[in-house]
Amino acid sequence: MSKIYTSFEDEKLIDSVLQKDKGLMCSDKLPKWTVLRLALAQSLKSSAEFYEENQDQPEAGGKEYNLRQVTGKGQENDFTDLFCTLLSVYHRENLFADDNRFRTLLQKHIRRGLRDMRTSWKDSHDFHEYLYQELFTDSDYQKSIIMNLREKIVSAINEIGVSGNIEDQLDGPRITRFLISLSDVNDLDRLRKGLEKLSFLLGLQKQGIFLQSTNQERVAGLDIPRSQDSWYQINGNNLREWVLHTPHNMILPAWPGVDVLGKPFIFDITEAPHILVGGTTGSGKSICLHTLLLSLLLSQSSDQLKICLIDPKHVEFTPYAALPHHMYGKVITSSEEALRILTQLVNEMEERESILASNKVRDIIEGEIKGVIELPRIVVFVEELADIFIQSRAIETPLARLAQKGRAAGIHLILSTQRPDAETFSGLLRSNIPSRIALTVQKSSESKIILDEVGAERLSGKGDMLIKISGSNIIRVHGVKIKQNDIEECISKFRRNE
Ligand SMILES: Nc1ncnc2c1ncn2[C@@H]1O[C@H](COP(=O)(O)OP(=O)(O)OP(=O)(O)O)[C@@H](O)[C@H]1O
Repeated sequence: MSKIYTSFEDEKLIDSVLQKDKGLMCSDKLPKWTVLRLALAQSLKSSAEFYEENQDQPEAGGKEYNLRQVTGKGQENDFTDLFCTLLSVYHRENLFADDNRFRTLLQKHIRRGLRDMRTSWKDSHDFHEYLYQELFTDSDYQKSIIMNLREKIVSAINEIGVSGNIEDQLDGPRITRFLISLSDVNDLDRLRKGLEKLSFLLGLQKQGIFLQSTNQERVAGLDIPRSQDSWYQINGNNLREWVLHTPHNMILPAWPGVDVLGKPFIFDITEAPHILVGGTTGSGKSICLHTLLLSLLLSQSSDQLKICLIDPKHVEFTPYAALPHHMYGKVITSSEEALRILTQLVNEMEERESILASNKVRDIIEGEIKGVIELPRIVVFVEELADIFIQSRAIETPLARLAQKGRAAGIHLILSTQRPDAETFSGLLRSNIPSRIALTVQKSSESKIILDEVGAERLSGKGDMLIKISGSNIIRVHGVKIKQNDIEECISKFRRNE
């Protein structure tokens, strides 16, 4: 009989989605295949490339579903023809003529959708909101929404005592920048002071309006967040495209996303040279780390780049386990191992320092220019610093040493935390980690801890971030939404090249 197979991990996800108090939050238990249908919708919406990997057999801990349950064949709500039509269109094949091919593709889409859900949704996050974002954003309501917004803005700025006209508007992926010409120079101050009131008048809740200076006389820019159904998402395809155009002078290029007007933003991690990524739970820290990591993996060979992935959550970095880039062969998940490998890294740094000294060069870059040193760069990613510190405070010592002196030796740290407080981001680390990425935080005091400035409390969540790279101005970036497929595609390239 025709079957659809799931894995153990898929089944865990399905159970989470069907919980009463989380996921779909249905009072009556829905059949499990409801989630398979949602997974099909999720996969059909995905813009990632479709891989025809073989998952066509039972798996330990997984489950078998009858095809009839999933399609509803012969029942009151029979979706067989609908599913067959959708898949025929998606694959440009006539699947009505080949039952077996239809079942195989249905199976693959369902597994792909389940995998996407498993990696992008956590049961601490609102499932309805997650699905809404996945399935219904990017639709083309933008124009009508913006027309309404223009009228509202004019009346709102009048209410705060500013008499300005909207000169023009520039649409970005999530915000629209309204260019307001001000006749009275004091209106600029009124606007700045009135931003919170403007947000309130426009019903933006916690999301804030950002005031931007422009290069036009007497014109100020108001960056106003649009509702989520008008966002367009920046995805893995965008990242892959940008990487192809990386400027040659970049050593460790990172492409976290686009600026508010949609222009890709790039920085060189060697110039950072260490970064703290902070934000509340669900703000997009993990996806931001994946984006930074994929930016590097897509542009660096395993001879040029070594990575240390420290992941006390045991989930985020697991997919990278098979990469050839690991400095110590694997993803580190325990605090004991983390302490050991960070101490080893301090030794590596000191060995590199002696090599630099014996070659009479200041740092690895000068050594490369002079052609006397050829060493891979090492980038250390720590997922949830606060958790690691709870398990072992001793880890702070090697981290601080690496932060103090790692740059010259080509060692860089990228640390993330959802608890941006003075205890986690202490004085010594703080003063030696000059670059910061703040995703949405709860309070302005947290924004100050990460960025030394307020503002991150007014971001719109989901990968919206303020980035301060050592010595540069803060820039607002909307992050790339990396999905499991993007990670797998990147890793499979290394497998193919091995
Ligand atoms: N760049 C982005 N574009 C659109 N949505 C995003 C983006 N980044 C994150 N999201 C959404 O936000 C959700 C949470 O992201 P993520 O898991 O990275 O947050 P987090 O800060 O690591 O959360 P936690 O601290 O709970 O692990 C994602 O599942 C996704 O739906």
